[in-house]
Amino acid sequence: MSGQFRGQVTLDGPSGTGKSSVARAVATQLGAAYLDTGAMYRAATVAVLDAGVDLSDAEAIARAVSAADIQVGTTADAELVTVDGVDVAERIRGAEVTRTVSPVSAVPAVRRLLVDRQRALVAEAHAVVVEGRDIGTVVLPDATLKIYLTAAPEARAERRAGQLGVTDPGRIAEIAADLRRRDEYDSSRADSPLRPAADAVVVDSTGLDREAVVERVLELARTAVGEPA
Ligand SMILES: Nc1ncnc2c1ncn2[C@@H]1O[C@H](COP(=O)(O)OP(=O)(O)OP(=O)(O)O)[C@@H](O)[C@H]1O
Ligand SMILES: Nc1ccn([C@H]2C[C@H](O)[C@@H](COP(=O)(O)O)O2)c(=O)n1
Repeated sequence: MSGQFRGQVTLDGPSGTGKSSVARAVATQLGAAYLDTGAMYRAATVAVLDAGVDLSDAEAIARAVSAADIQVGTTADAELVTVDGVDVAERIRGAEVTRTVSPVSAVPAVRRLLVDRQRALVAEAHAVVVEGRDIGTVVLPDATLKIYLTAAPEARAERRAGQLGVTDPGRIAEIAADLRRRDEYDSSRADSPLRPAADAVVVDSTGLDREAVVERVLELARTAVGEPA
C-alpha cells in the first residue's frame, strides 16, 4: 500500500474458514484496527450463562446481555475481552460458550445491542477490518471491501482439530459435526443469517495456505481503494 489505507474491510463466513487469523494479519499489514464480532457474541454468552438464564427465554437473554458491561479490544495483536471487568478471553473459546453462542446470537434484541456497539467502535477508526457473520450484509453495508471466506467442511474440521491439537479421528468427526451444527444454526436463523452480501468477493481458502489468503485479501483491498494490485 503506497499511502495509509483508509476504509472498512469485512470478512464473513462459516466457522473455521480462517476469518480470525486472516483478518488479524490483514489488519496488521494495513495498519488498521481489528474487530472480532464473534468475540462480542461469545462474551454476551458468558453474561447469559453467569446470569443462569433459561436459554429458551429470549427476553431474559436480552436483559442479561444488556445488563452486562462487555468490552472488546480493537487491535490485532492482543485479545482483550472482558465482562463486568473480568478477563474472559480464554473462557469464550471453551466448549460451554461454543455450545451456547448460537442460540444467544439468534436473539434479535441481542443483535441490535451488539450491532450498535460494533458500529460505534468502527466509527472510531480511520481503517478497520471486521470479521463475523453479518458484517457485509447488516453491520457495514457500505464497506470498502467485503470478503466472504469459505472452505470445504473437511478442511475446516482439520484446521480446527490442528488448532486444538486433536488427532483422534473420532474427535475430529465430532469437531466436524459441531461445525456443521453451528453453520446450520447461524445460516437458518431469521435475523441476520450467515450469507454472502450481494457485492462480496467470495474467497475459497480450501487448498490455500493462510499467507496466500492474506495476500489475496490485500490485493483486493489495494484494488478497492484504486491502487494497482
Ligand atoms: N488457509 C488456511 N489454511 C490452513 N489453516 C488455516 C488457514 N486459515 C486459517 N487456518 C487455521 O485454521 C484454524 C481456524 O482459523 P480461524 O480461527 O482463523 O477461523 P475462523 O473462521 O475465525 O473460525 P471461527 O469463526 O470459528 O472463529 C486456525 O488454527 C488457523 O491458523
Ligand atoms: N457477526 C457475528 C459474529 C458471530 N456470530 C455468532 C455466530 C457464531 O457461531 C458465534 C461465534 O462466532 P466465532 O467466534 O466462531 O466467529 O457468534 C454472529 O451471529 N454474528
